[in-house]
Amino acid sequence: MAAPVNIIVGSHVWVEDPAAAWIDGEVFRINGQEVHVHTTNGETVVANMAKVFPKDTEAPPGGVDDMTKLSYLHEPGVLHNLAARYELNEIYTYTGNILIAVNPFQRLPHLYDTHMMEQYNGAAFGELSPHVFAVADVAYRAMINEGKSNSILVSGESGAGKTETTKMLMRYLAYLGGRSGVEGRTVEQQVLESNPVLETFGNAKTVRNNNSSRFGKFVEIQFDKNGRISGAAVRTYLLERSRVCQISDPERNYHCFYLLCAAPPEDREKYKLGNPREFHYLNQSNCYELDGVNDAHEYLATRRAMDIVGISEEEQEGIFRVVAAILHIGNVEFAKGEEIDSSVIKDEKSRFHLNMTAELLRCDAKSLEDALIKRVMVTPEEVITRTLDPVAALASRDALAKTVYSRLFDWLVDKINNSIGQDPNSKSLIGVLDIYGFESFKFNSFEQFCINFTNEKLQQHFNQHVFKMEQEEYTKEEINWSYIEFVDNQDVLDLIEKTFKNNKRFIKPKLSRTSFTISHYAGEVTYQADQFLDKNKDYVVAEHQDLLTASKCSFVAGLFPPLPEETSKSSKFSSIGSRFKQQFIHSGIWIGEKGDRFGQGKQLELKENGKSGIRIKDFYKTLADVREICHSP
Ligand SMILES: Nc1ncnc2c1ncn2[C@@H]1O[C@H](COP(=O)(O)OP(=O)(O)OP(=O)(O)O)[C@@H](O)[C@H]1O
Repeated sequence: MAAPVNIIVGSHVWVEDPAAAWIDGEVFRINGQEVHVHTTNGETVVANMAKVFPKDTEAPPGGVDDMTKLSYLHEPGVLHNLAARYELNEIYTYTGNILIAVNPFQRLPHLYDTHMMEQYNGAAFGELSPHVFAVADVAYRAMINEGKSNSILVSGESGAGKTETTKMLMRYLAYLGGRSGVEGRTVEQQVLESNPVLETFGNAKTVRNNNSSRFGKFVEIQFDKNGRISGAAVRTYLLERSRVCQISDPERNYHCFYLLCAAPPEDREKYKLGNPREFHYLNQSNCYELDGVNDAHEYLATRRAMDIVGISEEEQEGIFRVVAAILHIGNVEFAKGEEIDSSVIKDEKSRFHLNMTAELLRCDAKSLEDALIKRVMVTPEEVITRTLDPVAALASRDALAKTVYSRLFDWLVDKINNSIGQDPNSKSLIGVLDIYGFESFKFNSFEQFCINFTNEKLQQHFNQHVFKMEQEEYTKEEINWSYIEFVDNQDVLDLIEKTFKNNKRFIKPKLSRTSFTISHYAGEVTYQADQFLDKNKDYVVAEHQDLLTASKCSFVAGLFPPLPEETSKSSKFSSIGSRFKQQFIHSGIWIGEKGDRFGQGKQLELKENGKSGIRIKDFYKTLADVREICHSP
C-alpha cells in the first residue's frame, strides 16, 4: 500500500460532497476521528478520518496523462485528474497500460482521422498522448513480433462509449492490416459495414443510451503470416430477448420495428403496418422517435447495408416479414374459453392480427392459433391435448415472439460471418470484446445476474494476470513483495458456480422470499429471482417449433430446422445460463481456467505489459473505481 499520509491541521484534502462527489478544502480542526474542513465552495464540513483523502497540491492543473504518475491514487485523485483532462478535451488517459476513455458526447473527428492513424503507426506506447489507436497498435505489434494472438477488452457501463471505442479499434486495425488495391470489398470493409445491420436488430434506445447494444460482442480479426487481415468473425452473447415483448417508458424496442413502420408506403401496405402506436410491443412506451434520427431514412440505409453484406433481396423480404409478424402477433389477445382453463382469440381485431401473422410467416392460421392456446402431450398410451388459460396463452404468444426474434438475430450474425469469410489458416488474431459492464438497477433479474457474473470472471482474469505478472517482475528485480495483497473475488465466483451455503458474499434480505443479494466486487446487487427459472429456459416449445418448421417460406422454416428426436428431448434440459457460460469458454474469453482455448487452438492473452510504477493494492482499487465511476456518461 502507499505509505499512509498523516492528515493534520492545515492539510489539503478531499471530502465527499453530495453534489460534486468530492470537494477539496483545508483541515482546520481534528477531534479524534472527526476532521473539520473548510471547503473551496465556502462551506464547513465534518468528515470521518477514514473518508478524508490527501490532495496533491502540486499536481499539474491540466492533469497527468498516466494516472500512475499521480502522487495519490485514490478515488478523488483519479476523478479529479480525469475531469481536469476532460476540460481540455483530453478524453483518453492511461493507468499504466490500461486506457480510460471518457465519453465526449460530441464528434471529435480530428482525433480519429488518417493523420492521427499515421502518427500512432509504430509509435512506442506512451510516446504520444493516450489514445485508443495506441492500444490497438501495441496489440498488433506484439502479434507481429511475438506471433501471438491478442485480445482487447472494452468494458464500461451502458452509454460509456464501448461500441464507439470498438469501432475505432477496428478502423485502426483495418488501417494497419488492410490490403490496398485489392479488387472487390475487403474483409475489413465488410466487418465495418456489418455494424449498421447488427445495430438495427440488436440495438435500442434505453434511458442511458439512444443506441444501446443489447448484446455482447466479440469481433475476431484474423491475420496471415504477413500481418494482413485474412478473415474475421463476429460472435454475439446473450441478446436481451425480453425487450421484444416488454419495454418501459421512455425506452424503445429494437430499432428495426420502428424502421419498418416508417418504410415506404408500398412496403408498409405489404406488411399491413402503419403507425407504431398501434402495436402493443411498441406502445407500452411513449417513445417512438429518436432525436436526430429519421427512421424512414434508416430503413433505406439498412436495406443498402444488407445488400452490401450479401443479404439477398429474397432474404431481406423474409427478414422484414418476420419483423412485421412479431408486431402483429403482439396484438393478438385472448379471452376465457367455455371450458375451464381454456382461451379463445379475443375479438375480430385479434383475429385479424392472428391471420396477418400466419400470412407473414407463411404458416396455417389454425395451426398458429392452436400453437398459442393448446399444448399436446404424448404419452405411451395416448395423445392428450391440454388447453391454456388466457394468461398462459399470452405467455405462449410472447415466448413465440421472443424465440422467432432471437433466431432471426442469430441468423443475421451467421450470415454476416459467412459473407465476411473466415480464414481457417490464419496465423494469429486480435479479438475485441465489447461487453456490457457491471449492472445494478432498481430491479435486477436474470440478465443482470449473467452480465455481472461475466464481469466477475473478467475481473478475476484481470487480477490473476496483472498480479501474477507484477509479482514476477518484483521477483526478477529482487523486490520484497510480501506486502502485496489484493481483494480476490474468487469467493463470488465460488458462490455463483459452486454453492451459496455460508458464503459471506451471499445475503438473504429478511423481508423478501424471492430476492437475494450478492456482494459483488463492484458493490452489492439485489436480484429478484421470480422469473429466473423461466428466463433460463432455453428450449423452443415443441408446438412452436413444429409450426415454424412447416412454414412454406424457406427463410422462416430455415430459422427452425427440424431437431433430431434425441436432441429435441435433451434440449429441454439446456439453459440460457449454461449456454452463455459455454459461449465464453469456447471463445476463450475466460482465460485462467484450465483448458480454455481460443477458437483455433490458440491461447488468448489480454493486453497488459506490466509497466507499472505503483503498488498493487492501489492499482487494483483504482481499476475497480475507474471501471465503475469514470466510464459513467
Ligand atoms: N469517442 C467518442 N466520440 C464521440 N462520441 C462518442 C464517443 N464515445 C461515445 N460517444 C457517444 O456516446 C454514445 C454512446 O456510446 P456507445 O453506444 O458506444 O456506448 P456503449 O458503452 O456501447 O453503450 P451500451 O452498453 O448501452 O451499448 C454514442 O452513440 C456517441 O454519441
